Amino acid sequence: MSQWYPIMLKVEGRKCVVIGGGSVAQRKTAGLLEANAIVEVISPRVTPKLLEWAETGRLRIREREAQESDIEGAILVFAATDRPEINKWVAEVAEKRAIPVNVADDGDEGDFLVPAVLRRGKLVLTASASGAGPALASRIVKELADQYGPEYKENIEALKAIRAIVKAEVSDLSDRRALLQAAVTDEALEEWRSTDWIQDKDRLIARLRQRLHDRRDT
Ligand SMILES: C[C@@]1(CC(=O)O)C2=NC(=C\c3[nH]c(c(CCC(=O)O)c3CC(=O)O)Cc3[nH]c(c(CC(=O)O)c3CCC(=O)O)/C=C3\N/C(=C\2)[C@@H](CCC(=O)O)[C@]3(C)CC(=O)O)/[C@H]1CCC(=O)O
Ligand SMILES: NC(=O)c1ccc[n+]([C@@H]2O[C@H](COP(=O)([O-])OP(=O)(O)OC[C@H]3O[C@@H](n4cnc5c(N)ncnc54)[C@H](O)[C@@H]3O)[C@@H](O)[C@H]2O)c1
Repeated sequence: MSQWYPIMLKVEGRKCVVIGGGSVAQRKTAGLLEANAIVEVISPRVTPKLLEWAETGRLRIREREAQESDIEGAILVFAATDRPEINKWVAEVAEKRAIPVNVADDGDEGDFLVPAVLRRGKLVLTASASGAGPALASRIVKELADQYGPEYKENIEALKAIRAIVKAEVSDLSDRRALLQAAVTDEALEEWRSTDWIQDKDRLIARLRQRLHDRRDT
């Protein structure tokens, strides 16, 4: 089994091609749409959900078998048919064009895997078992969903604003790092949600210094 390198990829506004139109293709498509990719699905049969997304203009479907030219201009290709020989052929034509490909029936034959994902706004938690057990990856993100609830969407927004202020106001890097670490404790995140510190830069920095000081004392 391969060693995989995790990244966060920008697919927004870029063409991604999904070959196949069953439940696996639908799941990969859903993930791509969440990241605002331009999705093209190529498949003689598609699920009702994929059809609905096409009808509401969220993606384009070509209702026929895949052809080599379908992947032209794509930044990612997904081989998600129920025919191993077709998936293998898709992987070959993508590799010939140096387009990264995901292979649904044999992960190791492709260039990337899709991990299990939990989104809380800008916070993206993923788990991967490198193909050894997708059900485990799925179980782990479900467990993380309890630990990192919907409030994290707001936490991240507040944190983004706070970090921008700290970066602008605090020039010493180690000081900045210490303050930003003090800003992400559970208690601090709760506080940013309930109090509007962002309006007053000086008060915010003073509050962070106090948090840092309190932590060093304990
Ligand atoms: C995480 C998730 C993301 C997604 O698909 O969006 C995902 N599979 C999910 C679920 C799932 N898939 C399967 C089961 C049934 C139980 C089982 O077989 O174990 C379940 C569990 C379920 O349904 O509960 C069957 C299966 N999957 C693959 C094969 C072929 C093979 O073994 O290579 C077969 C056998 C097919 C057959 O028997 O013919 C391959 C892959 N599946 C991957 C991802 C990649 C590795 C992930 C990683 O470890 O990083 C990889 C390698 C390639 C890829 O697809 O990228 C999504 C969970 C979403 C969520 O719930 O959050
Ligand atoms: N990676 C995963 O997460 C995962 C999970 C379960 C199963 N699988 C594997 O993925 C495969 C697909 O699973 P599914 O449940 O979506 O199957 P499915 O039978 O629901 O769908 C297969 C789709 O492939 C299309 N297709 C067939 N030949 C084609 C061609 N030449 N060009 C384009 N499209 C074509 C069919 O029209 C159909 O829409 C399974 O056979 C299994 O091996 C992978």
